[in-house]
Amino acid sequence: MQDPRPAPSLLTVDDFERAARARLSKMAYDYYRSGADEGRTLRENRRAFRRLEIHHRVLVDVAERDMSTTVLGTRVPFPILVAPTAYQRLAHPDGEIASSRAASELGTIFTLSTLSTTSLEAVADASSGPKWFQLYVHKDRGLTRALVERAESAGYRALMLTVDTPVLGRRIADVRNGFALPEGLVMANLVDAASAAPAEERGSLLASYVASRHDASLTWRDVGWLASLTRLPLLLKGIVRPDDAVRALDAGAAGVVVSNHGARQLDGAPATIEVLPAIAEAVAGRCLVLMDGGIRWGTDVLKAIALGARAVLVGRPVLWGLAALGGEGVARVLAGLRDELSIAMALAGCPTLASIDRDLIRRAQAR
Ligand SMILES: Cc1cc2nc3c(=O)[nH]c(=O)nc-3n(C[C@H](O)[C@H](O)[C@H](O)COP(=O)(O)O)c2cc1C
Ligand SMILES: CCCCC(=O)C(=O)O
Repeated sequence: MQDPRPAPSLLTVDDFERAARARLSKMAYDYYRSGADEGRTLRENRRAFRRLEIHHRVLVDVAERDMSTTVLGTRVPFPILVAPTAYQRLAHPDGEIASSRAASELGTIFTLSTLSTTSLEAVADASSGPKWFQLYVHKDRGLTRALVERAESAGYRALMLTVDTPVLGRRIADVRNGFALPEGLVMANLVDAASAAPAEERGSLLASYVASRHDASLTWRDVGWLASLTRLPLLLKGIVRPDDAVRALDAGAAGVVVSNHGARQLDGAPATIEVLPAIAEAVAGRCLVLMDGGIRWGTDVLKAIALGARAVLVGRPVLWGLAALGGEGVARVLAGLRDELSIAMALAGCPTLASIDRDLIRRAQAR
């Protein structure tokens, strides 16, 4: 039995990472933690936040703070959403059920990965909060269409098409570890629930799965095809260029997620907080702008809001919470970031998200 009492040693996202590391197998921890190649972009996603200073305003009435916002018509109490991450039952036996329930409990949006280890229907049944579905387009367009239809009928409110993964980035530790799903875990959306997955599929490396099943020939034309399949709003995730963001808008997307996939795809891609301002400027309020990558503190959320994001998503922090304490850990990680944001807003002189303006943020002078 896990001790449900809050352990005061678990206060920050980094505390949860340490606790998660102690509980996870090396293979699982390496899979969650890794970036691609030498990890340059992985380091930059966090360093870039550290380079930004918050030039706070004083003597503003911040006795009441309102952190709520609306994303694609859904009201959320604070601007921190759950990013799609694959294979959550590798972190904890309760996996996606626990993390989606934690998000529901806090009133925020949970995004389920195509590569979840719990079926999208089971997650929809288990938690009542707002949910989005992340989509990978497979060569098998029938399968892709079926995923879209299933997500729609299970009540997911948006589709998040990931556009930065034509092939899998090379995560060196995963290659060395021969990363594979352990016996008993399956890609639950991709197997007929009634029959077991073919043995070679269950045991395959993620990289070979992507190479054989994902459609690396996907182009902007296919975005139109996808939009025609569904009445759900479409978000394109993995955008780091203003021109691509404008193209997404022209292709009918309701929004973009400024993301480098948590630095797991192209090493050398820019830190997302660096490219966010130009993207927000290019779309100029014509579509939703979200961002993810390297958010570990409430002050990081404030910086992202100041530089043009409506809300942010967090990937690894949720996995660390899940691995450390199951659903309780996810709730504590999300609530911790929310509470840090509330303090940061008070100290910066910002009673509402709308008052978090770009002028608050300056790049630290190089020393
Ligand atoms: C272990 C892991 C698995 C992921 N799986 C997916 C996925 O299935 N689909 C997807 O679009 N993004 C996936 N991502 C990327 C996240 O959605 C998100 O972009 C990234 O984690 C944000 O960076 P952060 O971890 O620094 O918060 C994954 C990230 C991690 C760390
Ligand atoms: C096709 C990749 C699935 C998982 C993933 O996105 C990741 O490990 O980063």
